[in-house]
Amino acid sequence: MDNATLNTTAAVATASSKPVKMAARGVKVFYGEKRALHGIDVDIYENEVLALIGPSGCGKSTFLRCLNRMNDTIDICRVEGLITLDGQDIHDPVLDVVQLRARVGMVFQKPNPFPKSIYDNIVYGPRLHGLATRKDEFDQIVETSLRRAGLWNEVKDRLLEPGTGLSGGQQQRLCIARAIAVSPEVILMDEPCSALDPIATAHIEELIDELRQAFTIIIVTHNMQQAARVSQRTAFFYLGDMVEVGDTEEIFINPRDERIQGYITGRFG
Ligand SMILES: Nc1ncnc2c1ncn2[C@@H]1O[C@H](COP(=O)(O)OP(=O)(O)OP(=O)(O)O)[C@@H](O)[C@H]1O
Repeated sequence: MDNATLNTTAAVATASSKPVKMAARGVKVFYGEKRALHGIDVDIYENEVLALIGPSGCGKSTFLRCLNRMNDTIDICRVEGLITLDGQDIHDPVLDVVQLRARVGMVFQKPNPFPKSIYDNIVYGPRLHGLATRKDEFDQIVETSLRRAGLWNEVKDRLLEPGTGLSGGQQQRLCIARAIAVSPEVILMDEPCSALDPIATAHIEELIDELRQAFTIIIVTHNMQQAARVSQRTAFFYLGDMVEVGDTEEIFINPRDERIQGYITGRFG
């Protein structure tokens, strides 16, 4: 990262009254020859829920994966531009990518608990990162994480049973608890409710609102009502560009770009 870019980011960060947790400047992503993102600029504030919306294939998940370098795992994928976490370039070679992914956790579309007990699902990350050593410390992490994910009361008597034996909604809350267990600062959610029924979805949405007190959350969703319910700001993606980002109410009620109106009202996408 050159100093000029850093200064630009710092200037943007101080221009806003809200602390910037993550920032993207000129982020382009290529899959082989094909460009999927054309240069994304955005600030993501601390303790906000930012919703990423837009038609299928416009680059929402690709951008989300940039934020904890999950695109590194895709051979043909190349990322250009600057992404910072607390002002630090996440591509800086001194930054350990495993640490980055602990700080910027992820919850996927399909609940994907490990084929292990509920307890072991939660302690996996803390063990990997050396966050605890004694059994009572691990027990505490398990209880705290499950409580914060709103799952403790449902599973406290069956912690040694397989996580895969839970309902879909419970499994997704287990995955959220697993993400929380390593004390992340940012949580990325890629359509976390798309495999869930309306009741389980409502549960996760309430949870997202509570989690915002402690974490910064970026959520990809196809569900417009969900974006309106859970987020404070919304970014609209279209064909690899972030066309508009702003307060969710503003984006939904009075968007500047007419394509947003068309998308929200279901005329396309
Ligand atoms: N692993 C990959 N290899 C090649 N191309 C990819 C890969 N992943 C995504 N793409 C392409 O990048 C573009 C953006 O895809 P992305 O999944 O980010 O969009 P999206 O907005 O999240 O879509 P959806 O809402 O359908 O999930 C698409 O053209 C897609 O085909």
